[in-house]
Amino acid sequence: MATVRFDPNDPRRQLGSPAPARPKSRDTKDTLCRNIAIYGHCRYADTGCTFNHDRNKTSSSDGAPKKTFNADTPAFTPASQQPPQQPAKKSTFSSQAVTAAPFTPRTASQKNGAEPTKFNPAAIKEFTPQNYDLANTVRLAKPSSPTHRRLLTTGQSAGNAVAQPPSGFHNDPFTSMNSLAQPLSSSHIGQALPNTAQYNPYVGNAPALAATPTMAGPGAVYYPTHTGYAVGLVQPPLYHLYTPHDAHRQDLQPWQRATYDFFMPDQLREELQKKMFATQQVLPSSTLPAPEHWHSLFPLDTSNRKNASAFGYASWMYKAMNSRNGRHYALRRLEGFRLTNEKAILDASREWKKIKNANVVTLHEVFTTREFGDSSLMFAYDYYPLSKTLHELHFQQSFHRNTGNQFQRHGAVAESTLWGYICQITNALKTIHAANLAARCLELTKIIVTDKGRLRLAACCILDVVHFETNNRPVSELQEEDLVKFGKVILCLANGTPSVHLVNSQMAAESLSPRYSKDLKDAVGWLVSPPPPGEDKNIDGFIRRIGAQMTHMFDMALLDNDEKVWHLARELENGRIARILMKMATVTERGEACNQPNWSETGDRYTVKLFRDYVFHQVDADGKPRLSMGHMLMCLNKLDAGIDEQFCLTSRDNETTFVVTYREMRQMLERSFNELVKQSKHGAAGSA
Ligand SMILES: Nc1ncnc2c1ncn2[C@@H]1O[C@H](COP(=O)(O)OP(=O)(O)OP(=O)(O)O)[C@@H](O)[C@H]1O
Repeated sequence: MATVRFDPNDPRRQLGSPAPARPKSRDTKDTLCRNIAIYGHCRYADTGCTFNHDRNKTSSSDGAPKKTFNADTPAFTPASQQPPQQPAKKSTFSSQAVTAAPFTPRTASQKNGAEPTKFNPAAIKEFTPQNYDLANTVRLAKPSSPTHRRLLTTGQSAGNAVAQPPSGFHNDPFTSMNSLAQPLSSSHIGQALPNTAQYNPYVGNAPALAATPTMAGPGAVYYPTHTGYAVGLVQPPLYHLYTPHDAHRQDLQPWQRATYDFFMPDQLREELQKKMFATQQVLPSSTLPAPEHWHSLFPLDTSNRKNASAFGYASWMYKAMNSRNGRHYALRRLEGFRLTNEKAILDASREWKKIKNANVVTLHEVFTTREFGDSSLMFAYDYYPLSKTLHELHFQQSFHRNTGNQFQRHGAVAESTLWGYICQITNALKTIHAANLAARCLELTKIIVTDKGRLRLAACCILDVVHFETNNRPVSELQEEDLVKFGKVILCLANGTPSVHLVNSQMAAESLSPRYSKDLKDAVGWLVSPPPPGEDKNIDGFIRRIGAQMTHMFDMALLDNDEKVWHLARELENGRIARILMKMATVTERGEACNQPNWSETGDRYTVKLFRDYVFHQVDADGKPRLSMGHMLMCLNKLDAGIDEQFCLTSRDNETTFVVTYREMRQMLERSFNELVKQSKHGAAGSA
């Protein structure tokens, strides 16, 4: 084997060599031009392209000897070519097959017999739940880092102030500590699903998918409906196939890295992917209207029950895309609302749009529409994928998928969680009251949980618009009422009682004492009681009472933030690698470019291709693939840094070896990519 020192300026260096050895007798005029195979025509047919441009004239048809398969074998083109005549094959069926029932494909039987089931948009249930269970994810997930563990066990770290609710309150099989130790798998995701025949984005079995013919993943809108298929089946990403846990930390030296050191934690990645998937979901053949500049409406309600208790009008939630900026929003529709005074919308929404608080869902727009067949009032809020109301999270019926048992989950919540909720609602009310507004709609069904333990008030402004003309109560009174409603929400969660069953708040507050700390009982008691004589009851007074818990919550939030920034910093590295990979993929195997038929196989590009082989296509001594992600990441990082370390590249025919440095390799890649940039019309945005 000859070894040559690679010198890009060597005049003797023949551009394009060494290419894979080709048979001397090779005659390109017999080989079907790739452009014909791929595009149907070749622009260079009349200007020097030496390949065959006649589909009917191939080397096999004119009796030329058959070539062995090599890199120049023309692309496979199934469309227009007749299959060659095969000699009749001996049947391999056993004698038993004679008595077997004839196979009838489903679509065929539909044609011959009964009418095929036609897709009927009228039969679509308008309301389709999104039922990813945040609570279960939290319980099933393994704490991934000490900081994370600390976040999960806030109750314990709060010391004496913490008291767990009695065990009898939790008859939910998911809440056993064993489940905490189990890794998250697809079956767990399945278990976390409630029993609903409607929408279920993470369902794992085909029949259940087929039962949701109207739901679709992000791409479904691009595919026409087809009666042969269940339309737009949901195909969630295969989160569980990615298992980066390949080594134990203890087995590694301090300077060594495992694959998962380079990527964000599994649980975080999976949650983000699920949220993206939910955000992009569409309803193909939807009958929902597209009011004004809103389109792709997708129902978020989990039941089709009309409920007017919160606002006096039945309300429905949709995810929708704003065609002005391409972003997703949550639209709340009040059915049958007739606007009599336009000032109601203008005055109320002006103030609410200014409220920016981490625990309030921001309002963006209020408008009326007749697109739903009635006069509806619409509120556009920020959209938080896969969020659940406090009521859904802590009270709704769930379904155990493996055992088939229905069970009621009781709403008794751990004290640490309750303090988290209290601090966040306090934070929201502080901003709202400071702006001389009142939240008014403080209910379990109107507070959403958008992440683990993360609350947001989701229906602000609505009652201000609806009661604009009839409300003559001063804001201070409404703000005081906010505090009472706040106390009732916490009482419902602490006692496991839905709000309709909470009759006497003060008695309920008293009953907290054996199960929860005195601090909690006092705080909630203060909220639901009338103001003490001579004292104003306002949110500032409440903040003074719970100062210790607020600082603890603040500390937790900072720790959480530190962890997220750390993960973000790791992803920065991956961004660099992704960019260099894209450049390599753009250059290699490109075939014709820059007016050269074999551009990607010659010059710098050929060396880039060998480098690609060196990084990704290595084999061990037995010829088996060597799939060391560490090797790949190391090579790409060195290439990106352009260091002076030397390494060997061997041609595929093992005839030639180059000794190159990563710096030279990087220059070659840059040169090749820049050639393409020059040729392209618009350049490559963001490729630097
Ligand atoms: N801003 C938002 N972003 C994403 N989802 C939201 C948002 N606001 C509400 N949701 C979701 O929409 C669904 C329906 O909300 P809604 O407030 O109508 O609750 P509900 O339980 O149906 O109450 P009601 O019985 O009063 O209609 C809930 O699952 C909730 O999590």
